Amino acid sequence: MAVNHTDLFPPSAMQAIDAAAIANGLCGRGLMERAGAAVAAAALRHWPEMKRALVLCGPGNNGGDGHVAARHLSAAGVKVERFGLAAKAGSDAAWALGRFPGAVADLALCRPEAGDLVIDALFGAGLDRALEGDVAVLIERVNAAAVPVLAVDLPSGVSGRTGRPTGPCFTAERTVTFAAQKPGHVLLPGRALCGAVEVADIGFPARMLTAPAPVSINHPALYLPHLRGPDAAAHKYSRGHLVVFSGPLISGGAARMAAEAGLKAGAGLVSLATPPAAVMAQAAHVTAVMQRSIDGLETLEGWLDDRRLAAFILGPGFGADATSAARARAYAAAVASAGRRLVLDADGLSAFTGHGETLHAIGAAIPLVLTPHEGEFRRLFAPLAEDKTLSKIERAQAAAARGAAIVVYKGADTVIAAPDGRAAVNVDAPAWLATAGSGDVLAGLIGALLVQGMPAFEAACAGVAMHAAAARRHGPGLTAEDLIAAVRPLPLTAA
Ligand SMILES: NC(=O)C1=CN([C@@H]2O[C@H](COP(=O)(O)OP(=O)(O)OC[C@H]3O[C@@H](n4cnc5c(N)ncnc54)[C@H](OP(=O)(O)O)[C@@H]3O)[C@@H](O)[C@H]2O)[C@@H](O)CC1
Ligand SMILES: Nc1ncnc2c1ncn2[C@@H]1O[C@H](COP(=O)(O)OP(=O)(O)O)[C@@H](O)[C@H]1O
Ligand SMILES: [K+]
Repeated sequence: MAVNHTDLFPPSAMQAIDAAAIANGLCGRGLMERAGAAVAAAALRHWPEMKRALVLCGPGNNGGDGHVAARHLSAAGVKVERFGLAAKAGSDAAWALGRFPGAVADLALCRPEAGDLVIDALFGAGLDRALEGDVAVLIERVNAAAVPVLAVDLPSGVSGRTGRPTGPCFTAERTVTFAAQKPGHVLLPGRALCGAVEVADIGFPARMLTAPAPVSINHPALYLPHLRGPDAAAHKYSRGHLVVFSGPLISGGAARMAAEAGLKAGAGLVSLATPPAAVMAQAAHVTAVMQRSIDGLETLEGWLDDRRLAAFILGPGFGADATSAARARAYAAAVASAGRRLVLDADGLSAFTGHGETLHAIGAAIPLVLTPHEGEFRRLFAPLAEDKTLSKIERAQAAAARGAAIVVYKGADTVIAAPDGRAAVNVDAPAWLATAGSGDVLAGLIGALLVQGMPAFEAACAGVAMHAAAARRHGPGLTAEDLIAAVRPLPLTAA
């Protein structure tokens, strides 16, 4: 009996596991029985003083879980009223209703009042179309009544694959799901609509709970095995030299923050590659961060003969005009020809708008990490961004394949994806991370992990985790400078 706490299972995969379990002799009704019992237990644990449980039961297995939960709650002395849609004859849901016969009133008659708990067992994670009619009216009524909702598997109306509402949907205070989370539990707005999510063990053996695709929550086991701490004989060059391209005089701060974050995250040395006109301004600011005046492509190519320059960050404050964009593409190509690692962020990403093939060629040549926020993603991968049928995970995976790069698709639900289909969703970044310059710091963290020899996907996952951890460590009121100060190296063993 097991729960998979890290992998994400799209509804189709969960249905396949369900079917395989039953084909292997596990009893479907037993699964439903344990699912319903877990829902009732959560209701009693979190709402011990409820006056009444209004259990809304749909026609499928989600509704079956609702009937089981209603039976357990009633046995525990709770006043239970059921409303719902007829269960299909011969289905497990009809069996569950048979074990607790009694009135199941029409949905249109449901009137939630203060003190009620609504248990939403209407539809599960497989929902693929908009809810209409009585169900839609009831959803509006429950949401307006401001009574707490406990969702079974997922709030009805939210897609388990994308996390997007298909139409009207419940806003739950808590959700009890089974065996493992689905993408809809962690991608926004699904994550917010679910409230606190509890994963209940309903009796699947661990060997059956293996995800078909390598998609998971961002967690330490993804990256810690690839982390090398400095050994006793380490020197600064063996820890890696990171270079951050600086923009012009007016926008040098962004590169500086990436550079300082890189030092904090364990790069042995960090240099700013600065246009001559900005060197004095940067010199007045930086101390441990070093500088190199780079007046053009030829100078950069000469400097690249130094094999110790391990990774480059290009984009923060680099300049968005056509000349800067052309320079960004030329510098990125030079870094790729020299076989070094590269993080493209901000203006470095926008420079490749309409130059997808060049970007792909760079990604095919070297470890490349792209860190777009929503706007940059839209610019760089327009057709993907507009495809509303895709989840954020699927968009990031497709973008990674297109760019032959690791894509860090930022936001409150940052998705890290690799061209081979691996993906991780970060779930623990606090909202106060949305502050100017925070993305520059993230680029610096990923760059620092790249120079320390981490593979690109793992470096991106680890960088995103460090970034969120630093923001949590500081708390609200965070500025990007505070964020750098709050960065700590990763522990060498999983916490
Ligand atoms: N492995 C696990 O994790 C376990 C999961 N369990 C539970 O099973 C739940 C999934 O069950 P499920 O596949 O039966 O889906 P559910 O959403 O209950 O019903 C869909 C039905 O409604 C009908 N329908 C009508 N209107 C519709 C609409 N607008 N949108 C969509 N459908 C609509 C539709 O009929 P259709 O019209 O498509 O023929 C279909 O018959 C899962 O969430 C969990 O609670 C546990 O019991 C045990 C182990
Ligand atoms: N609501 C939010 N909750 C958590 N993290 C967020 C939220 N909004 C943005 N972030 C994170 O903050 C960072 C902002 O980066 P970016 O948009 O590039 O900002 P900037 O360009 O100012 O540096 C990203 O890592 C993003 O994932
Ligand atoms: K539900």
